[in-house]
Amino acid sequence: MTHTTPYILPSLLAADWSKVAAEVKRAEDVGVEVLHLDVMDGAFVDNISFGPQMVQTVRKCTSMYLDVHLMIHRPDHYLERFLQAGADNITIHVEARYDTSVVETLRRIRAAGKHAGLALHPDTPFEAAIPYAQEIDLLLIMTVVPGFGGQPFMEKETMPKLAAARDYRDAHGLKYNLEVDGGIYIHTAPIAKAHGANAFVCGTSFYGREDTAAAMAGLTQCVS
Ligand SMILES: O=C(CO)[C@@H](O)[C@H](O)COP(=O)(O)O
Ligand SMILES: [Fe+2]
Repeated sequence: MTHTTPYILPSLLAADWSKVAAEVKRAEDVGVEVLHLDVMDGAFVDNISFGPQMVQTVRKCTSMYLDVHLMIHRPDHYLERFLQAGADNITIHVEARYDTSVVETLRRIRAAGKHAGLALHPDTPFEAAIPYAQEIDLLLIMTVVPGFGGQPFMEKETMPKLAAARDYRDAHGLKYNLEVDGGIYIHTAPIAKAHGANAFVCGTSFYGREDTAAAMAGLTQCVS
């Protein structure tokens, strides 16, 4: 992923898990390049989704770039399993508990030849990411409280932070992608784009639609 290119990232959380392989193909068939996988541990967030085995299953079905969003405590403890499972980008939360540290975990991801992402909860200010700005390939600005799909976009709470993240990046000659996640639809994606986002996670607005070709076309057009 490059920060000057817009990407639509369907989130598998909103897919029909009774036919995961077909759902992955449904995205690939309409030109999706990057798939977003939400890992939730029931502790860092109030929901449980799936773990490395699902990432491995998806990896077997596709060569799409896999963007793995870890909403878990101790991401450093579980990191190796997600690397082995075939993730291309691994995003960790700055608010999570670590056995080691955020920076050590980001460095391990890059040392494995993968891309490293850092995520900020809506309540966490951009300043929390500054110490890691040189260590990341992607900054994920959560636009809903992490844990569930289908929630409304928190524009007022998150757009000033997204713009600050863009301005800081550009002022310092950095190149991290800016991803938004939660409540992204054709009416909210352009707002996020105007504030600096180039990667748009779309759960309900992609997998919730029967016509995913139309969904992809509409979402792509509104951020191009
Ligand atoms: O990380 C998360 C939720 O915590 C997301 O990736 C959701 O899966 C987005 O779903 P929609 O808001 O697009 O339905
Ligand atoms: Fe996510």
